[in-house]
Amino acid sequence: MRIVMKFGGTSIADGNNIRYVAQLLKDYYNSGYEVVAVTSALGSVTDGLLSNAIEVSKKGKVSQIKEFISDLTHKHYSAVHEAIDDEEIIDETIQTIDCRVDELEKALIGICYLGELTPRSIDYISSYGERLAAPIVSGAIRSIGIKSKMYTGGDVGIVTDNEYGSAKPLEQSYQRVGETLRTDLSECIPVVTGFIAENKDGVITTLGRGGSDFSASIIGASIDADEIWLWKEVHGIMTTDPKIVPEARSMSWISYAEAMELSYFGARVLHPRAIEPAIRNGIPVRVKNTFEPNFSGTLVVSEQKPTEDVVKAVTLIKKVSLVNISGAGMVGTIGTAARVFNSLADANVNIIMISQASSESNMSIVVDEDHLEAAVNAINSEFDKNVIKDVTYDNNICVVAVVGAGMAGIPGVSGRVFSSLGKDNINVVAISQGSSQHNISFVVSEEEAFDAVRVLHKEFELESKKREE
Ligand SMILES: Nc1ncnc2c1ncn2[C@@H]1O[C@H](COP(=O)(O)OP(=O)(O)O)[C@@H](O)[C@H]1O
Ligand SMILES: N[C@@H](CC(=O)OP(=O)(O)O)C(=O)O
Repeated sequence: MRIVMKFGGTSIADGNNIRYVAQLLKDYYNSGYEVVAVTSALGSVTDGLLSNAIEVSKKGKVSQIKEFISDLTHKHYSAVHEAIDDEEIIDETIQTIDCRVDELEKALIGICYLGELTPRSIDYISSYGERLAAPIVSGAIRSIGIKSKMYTGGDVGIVTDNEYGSAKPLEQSYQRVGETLRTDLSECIPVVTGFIAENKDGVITTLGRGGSDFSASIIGASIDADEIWLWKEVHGIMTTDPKIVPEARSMSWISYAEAMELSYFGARVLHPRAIEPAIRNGIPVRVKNTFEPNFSGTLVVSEQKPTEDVVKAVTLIKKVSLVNISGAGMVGTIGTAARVFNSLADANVNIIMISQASSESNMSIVVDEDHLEAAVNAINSEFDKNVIKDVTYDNNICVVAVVGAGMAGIPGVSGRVFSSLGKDNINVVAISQGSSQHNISFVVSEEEAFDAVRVLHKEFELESKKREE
């Protein structure tokens, strides 16, 4: 079988995990699998790179950069010595790390002196997590006797548009990646950095947070993989976040459509766009637990099998804000909604959820919390007071969603959702349901979000129902 195997930050959190992952890859390779490994950054490195870049761009000090670089170097040196035994490979990997860290330090000092951080420089800085991790993973594989070559996303042929921070692959990527990797597959285990790619000018871009899943899916579609495996710290895609409901159950299979709805509505276990390239070639995606590799995990497939499950899962989206727009002038004024959406689009604001009462006199919109200021400014500058009187917002909210294809056409699901929340005194601030009827999403306060997830997970008996095999 030809498999793309992606390992996220928690799976390669340190050198010992990397050693374990290298052995796992060797076992599959030696049992006859053709394998391409896709790696993320070591756990929390991307967060560290982003927070430091932002800090130094705001009157940072070079001494602060030196301290960050020293800690980052130490973390990766430790990982090298924990993951790799062969002295020659250790030296070679350390040299690669020194070179990359030196480049990174220069870039951070530049940002510090300029006092400016552009979307392009954010992508450049945040790319170093994967560019430091991949040489260690590849070195660990070689150290246990298996040939391995390391590529960045750009090297391997993933070419994107110029949407820094949420770049999309151009069509030519699929052929380029296939050509680059096809010969390697029979000779070694290629290791490719997830998350990062390059635009047509060779400038580094990133596919969005959690984007290594997307990288793996692009590569899988490019080499006609039999399956794409996403290795996680959990037992696959579960009926909700197990950190919220420990009784959450792993789903043995779900459809592409349900997986996309789940990831879009907050199941952080998958990047929202990760499934698209797999759908393009009808490639199954398997979400497995790195630390329990024999557990089958969740198979994400094209067909939507009939199921008695009305609701498949409950999801939660955090770090969002609610913008409330109201005004009597909105009633009957054709095109108000279009003007709202166009003004938000022009301000590059990502709309997560929309809710409008039939009175038309108000509309609620959920946006990423980082886009709140841009959203409020865009709407205020678009409308004068005789149409929209008030634009208010609430930062302390979350979006909860119940997701499942089994909901379509089944009356009473909404009633169960909101009566169970009501019984638990959970206040619903705004509601939205897509015409697909594959999800019902609503806004609750941050304080009540976890309880809302627990109440719904219990209401639809997700933890107790035997999952269909
Ligand atoms: N429905 C869900 N099923 C499984 N995990 C979920 C779900 N919703 C949220 N999560 C969270 O997503 C995380 C994904 O696992 P993780 O190993 O961190 O992935 P990665 O390393 O690729 O980022 C889990 O830690 C879990 O808490
Ligand atoms: N390292 C990047 C890309 C990624 O996908 O990471 P992870 O696989 O740990 O979610 C991030 O933190 O967003």
